[in-house]
Amino acid sequence: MNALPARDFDLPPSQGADRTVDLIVDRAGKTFETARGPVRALEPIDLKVPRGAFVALIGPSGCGKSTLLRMVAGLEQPDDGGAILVRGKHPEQFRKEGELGIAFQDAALLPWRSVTENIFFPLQILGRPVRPEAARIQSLVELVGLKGYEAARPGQLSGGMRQRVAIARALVTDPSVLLLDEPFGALDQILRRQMNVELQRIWAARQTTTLLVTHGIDEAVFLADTVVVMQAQPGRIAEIIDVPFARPRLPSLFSAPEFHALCDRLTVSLHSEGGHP
Ligand SMILES: Nc1ncnc2c1ncn2[C@@H]1O[C@H](COP(=O)(O)OP(=O)(O)OP(=O)(O)O)[C@@H](O)[C@H]1O
Repeated sequence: MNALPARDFDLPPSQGADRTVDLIVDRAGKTFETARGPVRALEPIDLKVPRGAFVALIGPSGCGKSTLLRMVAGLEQPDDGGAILVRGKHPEQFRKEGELGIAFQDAALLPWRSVTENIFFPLQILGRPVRPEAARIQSLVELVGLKGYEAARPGQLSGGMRQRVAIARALVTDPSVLLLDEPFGALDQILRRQMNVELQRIWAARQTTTLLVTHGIDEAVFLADTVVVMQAQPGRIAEIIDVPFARPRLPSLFSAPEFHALCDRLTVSLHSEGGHP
């Protein structure tokens, strides 16, 4: 993956169909019109994400991480002159075809539905039959470690369990691209690390191209192949750092000196222009 200066990044028309690149962000910036005038959320940025990659976006509050994710999901449009292609398709089309899995910070489960019913909800939204998918839905329940809780309501689950339901729900349409916006932000450190290990397992089992927004430097380094460091005012990409650690990454990595060295390196990058993760 690489970030190129906008001027050097001329996208040939055929590139969207390149099977090795899942996501192309081409000079995509975002300005919001507000009552108090325009808010420049994101400078035009370029980004390419290869198929199956795990990419973490990290940066201070307000640097445009969620805006970028929402543009990739087709929930916001880039400003004129910018474009985003997911597997060669417009993001909105891609999402409507069920190819995009999305899990955001507040798991936003439907409280009156059971775990299983929450997980298969996106299939119903897409108008797809649920019954033929029963075995696959059950395997998702097991993948996220919730066997035995199929009938439980969200109110009966811990925060970590609710997040796991949200991740299973994001995977139920068998998406080729997964967008996670601070999915573990509300969890304590111990649970968060458990969820990091679990997410790596889920990602490894499915090789779903994943974009994770996080404030956790250690979370980014543990999970990602590549960390995109962003800066605010205006929101932009400051640096792209590859993570060299072999997979599967074990929990012991969290205490390895080379892990801490890379976290320190990221901290310097984050703070180099006054940002706070
Ligand atoms: N719908 C909107 N209308 C107006 N301004 C917006 C809107 N959405 C985001 N912004 C502004 O755009 C900027 C980037 O916001 P964004 O939520 O993408 O940042 P972020 O990096 O995800 O922040 P955080 O880490 O706090 O979640 C902020 O200045 C924010 O106030």
